Amino acid sequence: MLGAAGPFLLPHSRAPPERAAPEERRRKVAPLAAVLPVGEEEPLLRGIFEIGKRSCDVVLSARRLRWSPIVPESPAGDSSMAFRVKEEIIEMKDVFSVKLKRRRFVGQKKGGTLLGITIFKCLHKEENKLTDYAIHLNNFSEDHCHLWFRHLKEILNGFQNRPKSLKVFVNPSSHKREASHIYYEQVSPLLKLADIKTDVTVTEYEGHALSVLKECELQAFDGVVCVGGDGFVSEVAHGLLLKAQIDAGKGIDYELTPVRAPIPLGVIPAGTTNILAYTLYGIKHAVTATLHIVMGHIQPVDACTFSTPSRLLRFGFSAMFGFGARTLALAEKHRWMPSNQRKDFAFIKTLADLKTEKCELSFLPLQIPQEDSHENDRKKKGKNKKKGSKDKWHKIQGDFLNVSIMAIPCLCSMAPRGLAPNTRLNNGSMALIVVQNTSRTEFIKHLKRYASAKNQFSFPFVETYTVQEVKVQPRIKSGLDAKENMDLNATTAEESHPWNIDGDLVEASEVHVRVHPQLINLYGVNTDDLESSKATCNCI
Ligand SMILES: Nc1ncnc2c1ncn2[C@@H]1O[C@H](COP(=O)(O)OP(=O)(O)OP(=O)(O)O)[C@@H](O)[C@H]1O
Repeated sequence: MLGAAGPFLLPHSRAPPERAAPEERRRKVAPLAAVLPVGEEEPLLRGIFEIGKRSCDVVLSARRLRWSPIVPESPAGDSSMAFRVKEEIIEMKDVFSVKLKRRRFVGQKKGGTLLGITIFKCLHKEENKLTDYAIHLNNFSEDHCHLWFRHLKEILNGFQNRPKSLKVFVNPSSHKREASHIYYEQVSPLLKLADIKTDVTVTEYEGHALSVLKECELQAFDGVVCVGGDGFVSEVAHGLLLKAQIDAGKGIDYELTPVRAPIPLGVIPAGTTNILAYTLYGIKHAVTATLHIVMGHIQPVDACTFSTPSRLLRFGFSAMFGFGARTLALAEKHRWMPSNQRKDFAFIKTLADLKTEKCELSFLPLQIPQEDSHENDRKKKGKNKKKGSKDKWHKIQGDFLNVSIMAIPCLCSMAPRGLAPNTRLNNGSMALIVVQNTSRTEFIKHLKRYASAKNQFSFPFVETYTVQEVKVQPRIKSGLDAKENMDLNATTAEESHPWNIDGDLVEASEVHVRVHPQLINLYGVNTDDLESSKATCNCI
């Protein structure tokens, strides 16, 4: 084996020795100048390891680990072989852990014969999937391995975005109650491998995560992670942002100008719809989500405040009023049903009893150039739309089947391009999507388009706007005089309506939604950088 082959530290900018060491004279090792292309950064270490049963010449620099097999010198002195062997390269930014590899007996916890070093890298697989991959660098020498281990660790410690300590929330009641299993079987082993400390709360009731977060010392952690579905992510995101306001001494009122969340939020999908996980990772895959967290891939994301005229209701990313909210309310009433069955039942029943909501929508448009926007607001001349000047509030009154207000694209398996493909994760705007009254058949056609490549908004009864603020005031009757309207508002103000805020059911009447650009960092990547999902809809 290679136990005797010691490493050597390469002093900066020193030329490779003209005459190789005795052992190297017997082997054909590509000279350093050949290993490093012109302009390549300085090597930190160079040594010999056995990799994949071949002796390899290994070079470590701050950004890369590269190796090529050592080819024995041919008796005929043919040197061409040395240049035919393939060099392998690992980018250090893809490495998330390094361990000393030892042979141990069953039950042995410490000690054991040193076999070498194992390097764990994050591998990009098909369809946005990430997986972990181990590379074994074998060498029996303790000194050799410890030196390499120290250098590799030092490089990994230099990646500032990577968390060292996480506060984890697991909702054991999500979807088919698999969140705890997902966490302990798939997520926790990877966090341990990456030497990330965790403080885990398995929630016992709805609102448990929120109350823990309110009392939590966020400075003790580098990030918060939640394992569950969209409703749970929403609770944790709200808790994290609420705690940030409390810590900053902000009053939690209607006019709140919120401060940013101090640490990022990671989402491990274990729910039924998992919109945030699809939007951030392009896939529902716990290992992919964990590796984004471990690698410290950070994505600033816009968030909204949802308020009544007197108080802040919550922080969130998206909301639905009308069909989307009534479907959720019905599903929540049937919590005893299995989750998929409950959601299908609620969807079909709400569709069968299709109703409009009479309300007034006021919104403040955002004037930004939208190259690929599907907007049709400027083209349309709605009967009941009063247009103001460019930066004034606009108003629409009428009977609406559904109103969606979304600060993020909201990708999911039923809508691979997103429920709101015309917004971005952090462009400082929200998509307001208004579905006016229409026949059930036309409404179903519109819903079916979410699953296809066709534009779901190209119907005469659908209007979309790019906005920064929206006020939704339910039940404003047209044709009433000002006094009658005031009386009606007074009675309906107390009457609450279901709202679907990030998959969580909230009861409210008048709601004011404001977008706050890049208010929170989430672990993940920008949807625009992901491969498009191939998921299709099977619900209609
Ligand atoms: N231990 C618990 N028991 C009951 N409810 C809980 C518990 N912990 C959290 N919750 C609440 O359960 C609600 C739903 O959770 P979650 O979103 O994880 O599951 P889901 O509804 O199956 O998934 P999805 O929202 O993707 O459809 C959340 O509002 C959360 O606050």
